[in-house]
Amino acid sequence: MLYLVRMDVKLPATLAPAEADAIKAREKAYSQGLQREGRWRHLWRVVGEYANYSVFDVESNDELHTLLSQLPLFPYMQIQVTPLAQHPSAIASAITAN
Ligand SMILES: O=C(O)CC1=CCC(=O)O1
Repeated sequence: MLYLVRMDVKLPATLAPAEADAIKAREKAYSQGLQREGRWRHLWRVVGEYANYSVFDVESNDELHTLLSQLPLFPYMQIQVTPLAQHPSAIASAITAN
């Protein structure tokens, strides 16, 4: 199942820069692991914002929730999830649904 996910990151001003850098490093390692597994298919920066659009390919809502809630930046994110279905007019896609 494919999901479009928007993540808006809001780090508190009170968070020490070294702690913020450590969380971002853990986030990068975690996300790159999921990308290598093929479960995090796309990761795009939103121009001009500390936000991203991502496409996940997972088995269920529960799997996506578990995966998202384990993001190191999860406590500092607003997350919006949109489940995706096949469009009947699509002739090709950069991503292939199962
Ligand atoms: O910077 C972001 O948009 C948050 C994020 C998600 C994966 C990652 O490495 O950073």
